[in-house]
Amino acid sequence: MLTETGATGLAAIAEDPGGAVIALDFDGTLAPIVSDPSAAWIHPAAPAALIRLAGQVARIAIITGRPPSTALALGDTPEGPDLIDVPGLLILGHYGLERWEGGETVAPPPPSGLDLVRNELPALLATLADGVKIEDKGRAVAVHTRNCADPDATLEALREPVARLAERAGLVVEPGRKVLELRGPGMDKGRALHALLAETAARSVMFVGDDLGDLAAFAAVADSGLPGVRVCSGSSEVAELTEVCDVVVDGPAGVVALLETLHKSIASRDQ
Ligand SMILES: O=P(O)(O)OC[C@H]1O[C@H](O[C@H]2O[C@H](CO)[C@@H](O)[C@H](O)[C@H]2O)[C@H](O)[C@@H](O)[C@@H]1O
Repeated sequence: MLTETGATGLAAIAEDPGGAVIALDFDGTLAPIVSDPSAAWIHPAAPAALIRLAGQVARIAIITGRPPSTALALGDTPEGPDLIDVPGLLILGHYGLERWEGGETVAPPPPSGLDLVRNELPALLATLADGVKIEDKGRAVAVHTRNCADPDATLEALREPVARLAERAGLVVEPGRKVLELRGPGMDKGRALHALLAETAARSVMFVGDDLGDLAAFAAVADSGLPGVRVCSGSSEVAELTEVCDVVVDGPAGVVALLETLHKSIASRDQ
């Protein structure tokens, strides 16, 4: 089901695509969720769908918790075009802290508190949980519980001690799908999207996400005052997003189908 707000947003994008920003999350939205974060891969049809839309809209952007270089590496497909082939692609990685565009990356230095986390986290996890995976992303460290015997209970058990460690390190905790991430403060996907809409002088916006970190971007769509559509890449893991989105699609395959439908809808108006 599509809300009235979402229908208005989609119509605005289709009628005036040159003013539209299409921003998407990566994991769970463009790439199916898998148990090993390093084994995630973009949906094979996603780059081609994004390439088709990139020729129609003002900007395609990926706003992700991943470093842009990782999103690009996981954006390769075996046969079709790759993520890096999307014309004018912008990747705002680390929740907007790291900007990649045209092969150039701009980012502040990594937070100094990460060294404390790297030193203390292994011992902390050893006393509290079995099967937890640490993902060091250079300017953030993620603690994954997906492969634990009870992922949700382990996540709950880790919440407080990880928050205490983050506080001592001057970091914030970003919760997500079976993950607690310790990262630098001062940025989130909402701020990143807000700035992107301003720099693009956007006249409409679509944001597609699947996780708690995407809620800020959904709020930015609503706060922008622009016609906009908030798309949830649905899963049984995150109920919160379905309550504040305009439409739910069926995971990355559903996202690709929606992008194709939008492309066709824009193309049919051009004829
Ligand atoms: O903002 P995103 O693009 O959605 O990135 C958020 C986190 O995604 C990754 O973790 C998630 O995907 C993994 C691979 O499917 C999965 O194993 C894990 O359980 C999910 O939480 C990534 O590993 C994190 O670094 C990102 O912050």
